[in-house]
Amino acid sequence: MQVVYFYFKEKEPVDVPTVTALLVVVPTLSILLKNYLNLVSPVYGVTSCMLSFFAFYALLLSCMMAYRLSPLHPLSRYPGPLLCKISKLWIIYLAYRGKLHLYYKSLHDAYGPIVRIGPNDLSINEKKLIPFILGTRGMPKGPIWDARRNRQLGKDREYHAVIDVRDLKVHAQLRRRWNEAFSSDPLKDYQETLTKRTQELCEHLEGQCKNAASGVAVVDLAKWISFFAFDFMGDMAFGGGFELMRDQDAQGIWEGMEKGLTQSIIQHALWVAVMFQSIPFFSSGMRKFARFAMDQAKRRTETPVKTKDLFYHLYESRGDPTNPSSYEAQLSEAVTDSTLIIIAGSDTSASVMSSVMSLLLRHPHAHRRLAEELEEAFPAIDCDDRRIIEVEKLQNLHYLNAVINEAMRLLPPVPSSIQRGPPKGSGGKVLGDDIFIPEGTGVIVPPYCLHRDPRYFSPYPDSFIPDRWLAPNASPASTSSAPDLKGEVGPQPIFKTDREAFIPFSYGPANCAGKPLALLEVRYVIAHLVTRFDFFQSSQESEGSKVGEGHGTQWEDEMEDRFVFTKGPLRVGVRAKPPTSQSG
Ligand code: HEM
Repeated sequence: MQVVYFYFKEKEPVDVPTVTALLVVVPTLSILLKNYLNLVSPVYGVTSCMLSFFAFYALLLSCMMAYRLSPLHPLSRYPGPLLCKISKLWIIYLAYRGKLHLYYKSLHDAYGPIVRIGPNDLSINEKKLIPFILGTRGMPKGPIWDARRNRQLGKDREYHAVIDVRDLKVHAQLRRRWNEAFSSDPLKDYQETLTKRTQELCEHLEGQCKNAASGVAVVDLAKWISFFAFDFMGDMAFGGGFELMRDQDAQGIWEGMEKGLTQSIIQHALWVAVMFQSIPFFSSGMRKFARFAMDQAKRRTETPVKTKDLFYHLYESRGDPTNPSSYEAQLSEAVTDSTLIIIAGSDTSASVMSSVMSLLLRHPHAHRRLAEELEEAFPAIDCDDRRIIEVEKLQNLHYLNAVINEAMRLLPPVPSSIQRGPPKGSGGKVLGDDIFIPEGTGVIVPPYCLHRDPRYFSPYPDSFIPDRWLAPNASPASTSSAPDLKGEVGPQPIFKTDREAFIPFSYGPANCAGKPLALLEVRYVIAHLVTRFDFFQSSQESEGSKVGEGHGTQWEDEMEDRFVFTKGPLRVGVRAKPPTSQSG
């Protein structure tokens, strides 16, 4: 037993043959040998075998727990709940419930900025430590990526995606071309596709309104926005391939991917990932999505498209255009990265856009103010009498950006899974002056907790107040006659808005590679939705909502932390606004 225990403690094996050998073969052999020597009767033999097995596992688990709770454990000085210290199973259970973000927040409220959330895991909710964890002086990606990598595309994958590579040098190499693919010139190339798909989204919604007797259709806006985001990312990654807005996920691709997210519990323990991977039932959704991605990437490598998409900027612009076989050579990378584009780029952006719309619905004053800002900024109309939304102007619209920031503050699309850990063989890492992180530790920096911490965002850290982004930090000048929380005109509280603690796109060299595209997309789509439609709260959404509150609503209650936030439906009444010239 001691040998098995020390082997587990030192090597942490996860492959099925070794684990089976240690947990089944070793005890079986030793028990058989013991019973052979003591054989009295078959009944005695079976009972004795069972008792011996029980004793073996009980002793093994007791040794593990005793060590994890003892002062000898390298994380013993950090506070945290007992259940977290002894096993990962508690966190895995909470991850299964989808409410880890709320749990981590409650832990930080109770224990302070550094909490032990697993036998070898810490959660750090401290702004001044962010550069030491995520910055250029920080650490590489943490252990969750060993588990997530296994799950994404199957064991046969040879090539690491930029998001899951744990070696800093390899990451920097891979990241270079992503940074180039999202620089200002390529970004202009993506605008044509964005315009086309946004127009399509608006036309689908207008179609729904036309079909409704009163002109007001009740739609699940979150679903339409998700379908839009997938279609758009499909265009970026594969030059087309998804037509979810048109076909409503007839092939079950979106559903497969969403199921994959639900299985995100696997990221909390590599052994769980390995176990799930070997059970086809659990991994079928993600496999279906991976197969689809593979087919699309193959098609895309064989048929270069006219529009310069993300695939072009990541691959084709680097290969020899006269030699199609150079694309072939990159197929493995292309499949991996294309899948990553869909996974990283669709649910995240869709989550922000849907949250913005949900929050605007509950805050009519903010909605009105945003509509006014947009109408003033875009007076020109096109031949269809629609406002022309100029992309270049969007980033300078203060209220629009304040609304988007505030939605990402309250509901960051990646609420808790930003993780780093000391590199293998480094012996550990010291954060700041005296916080030692031993090798083998995973450290998360949870945006959901930072963003709602009153040390960084106050007053009312849980409330939706776009104005907090407009006022200079805690300056008396921010006391103005701007509308207050209830939409009344009155003196504004003095806000503390600490941008260094605002990390919806993470921070440092492995922050979100797609941030420029994501912001462009979110601003553009929100501007269209707000200027072209009137939205009404459905009775479901209004339940439980309070003026000025950003939480406790159905929308928020249904969000689940599955690495990215997954969303419930957003049922709204929608009416197409009359063409601009008729609206007076
Ligand atoms: C509002 C939308 C989005 C948000 C809030 C968001 C947020 C994030 C976050 C928090 C990470 C994890 C970084 C870390 O571990 O430190 C990430 C990584 C990444 N995201 Fe995004 N993302 C968004 C949209 C996109 C889009 C549209 C793309 C385009 C394909 C994209 C591509 C990536 C990539 C490639 C990575 C991996 C970067 C690396 O490891 O170097 N994201 N994103």
